[in-house]
Amino acid sequence: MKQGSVGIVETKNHKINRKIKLESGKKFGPINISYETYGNLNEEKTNAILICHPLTADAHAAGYHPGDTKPGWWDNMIGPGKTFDTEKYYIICSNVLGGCKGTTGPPSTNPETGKPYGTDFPVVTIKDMVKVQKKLTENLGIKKLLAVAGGSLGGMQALQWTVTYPNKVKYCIPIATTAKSSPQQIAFNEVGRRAIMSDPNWNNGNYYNKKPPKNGLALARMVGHITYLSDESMKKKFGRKLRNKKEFTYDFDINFEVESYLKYKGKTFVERFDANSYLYLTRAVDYFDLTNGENELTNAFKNVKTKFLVIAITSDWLYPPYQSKEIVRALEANDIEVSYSELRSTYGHDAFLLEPGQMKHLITSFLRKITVNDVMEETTPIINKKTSIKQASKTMMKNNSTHLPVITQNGKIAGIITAWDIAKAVSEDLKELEDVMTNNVVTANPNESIRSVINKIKKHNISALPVVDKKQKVIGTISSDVISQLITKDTPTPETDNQTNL
Ligand SMILES: CC(=O)SCCNC(=O)CCNC(=O)[C@H](O)C(C)(C)COP(=O)(O)OP(=O)(O)OC[C@H]1O[C@@H](n2cnc3c(N)ncnc32)[C@H](O)[C@@H]1OP(=O)(O)O
Ligand SMILES: N[C@@H](CCO)C(=O)O
Repeated sequence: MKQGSVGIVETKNHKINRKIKLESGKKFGPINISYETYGNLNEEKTNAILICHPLTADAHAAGYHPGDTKPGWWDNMIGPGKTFDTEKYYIICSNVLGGCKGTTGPPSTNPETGKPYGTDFPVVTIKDMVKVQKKLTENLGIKKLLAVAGGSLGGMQALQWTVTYPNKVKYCIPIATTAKSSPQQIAFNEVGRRAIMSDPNWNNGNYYNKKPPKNGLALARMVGHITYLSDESMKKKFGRKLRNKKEFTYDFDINFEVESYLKYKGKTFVERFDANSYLYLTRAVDYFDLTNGENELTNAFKNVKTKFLVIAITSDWLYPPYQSKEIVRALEANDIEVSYSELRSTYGHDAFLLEPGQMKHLITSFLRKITVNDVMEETTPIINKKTSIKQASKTMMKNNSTHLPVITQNGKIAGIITAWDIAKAVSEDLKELEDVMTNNVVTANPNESIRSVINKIKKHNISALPVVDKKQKVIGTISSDVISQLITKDTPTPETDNQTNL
């Protein structure tokens, strides 16, 4: 299938007016959440995927803002026919709490003072960020996310979702991340923060409407950016090439290409990021520890019900594959379904932004495992065989439904009644449900593949199927609308699996 762009997009806002309790114990609010969405939410609201962004990205993950020449930060992954296929899924991405791209953070105006919060902004954690995202998904009417995915800080948020809200996420894709920040990761963050705080313009965080600490922030990014690359990629990209000169200048001006590159990365970064936000977000990363200081990761996942694809990057020395493998082992120790894949790349940590081909292969193979259970409507109205036609029509109207599964006294599936059957009963003056309902009802089972259900729908020319468990009890319904959205022409029938367990 041809890959396309989501086109022109807009950043939207949702406001939480009440204060929320932060992990630190402080209460904080109001909070604005900036977010973007791509694709369409199906009627059952079962196809939503939340994308959590890495450290310095934002809600603008895909498409273009009017007048922009560059698309959102994960545009190579989100769009029609892409990994996160907007023809199938409803994609949400929001800026994190503490960020500087629309969601409330240190540069936002404190309503109590009318001035930017600066360092009056409370220290927030990844759990707090996820709490805020949960409020956004609730506001969008989503009871359960089909998936949550993200790299680096985004991966931490994805993991946190499954721990804090075990019943709210079906699939989780943490990429190039860890369940607990290591001393090395904290150390690099601290160097960045010290660079910012040593800049006299930082002024204890009170620099808004004054000169911002550009030098400190640029230095922080330069250090950070080195950790996102790899020895090999730097060798390939720059070697020992000199910048616009044939020989050393024997001073401390820029001699090497790599110096020039880092300087450029620092300079462009300060144009798009806030120094205080950098302090707060790196602090949230430092504090991230799903074990809550207990060291035993297995316990952290004991209530988790999500299925996982954990992706590590072979050349990532900042979040090395061993940290992903720790997550996998802890999940397996809890009998949680998990696949582990390594993305083979020399790019280093940032490879999750730079290898869309491999990412697509890994993630679409995983998402292809979606079954009826993942996307069915769980709150299906059901009627008893003895219900009158009038009552059945009332239930249909009340639930805005065109199909109602009919059950026996002992709760087993007995048939199905459609709006058409009701019309027939009225025109022929039939009073009993049993006179018009279909008895030989075609059903789906919760573990059935989407491909299998589409075949049934086509074969029987029907638009919705009751989903029944092993005891023939109705546990939901699945409609052709949901299914047709999840199946595209490119979806191969056999389900290949390139992912391994450790
Ligand atoms: C908003 C967000 O995007 S945040 C989420 C991810 N983004 C980031 O991490 C930061 C922003 N993005 C980047 O740094 C990069 O795009 C990456 C790391 C994601 C991808 O890297 P690449 O595609 O390999 O780009 P690369 O790191 O080579 O950077 C290219 C830029 O460096 C410049 N550059 C390359 N070599 C040199 C050099 N020797 N001296 C000066 N500048 C140089 C290029 O001119 C180019 O400039 P441009 O961005 O203005 O066009
Ligand atoms: N380079 C990316 C990933 C960092 O983990 C960012 O700046 O957000």
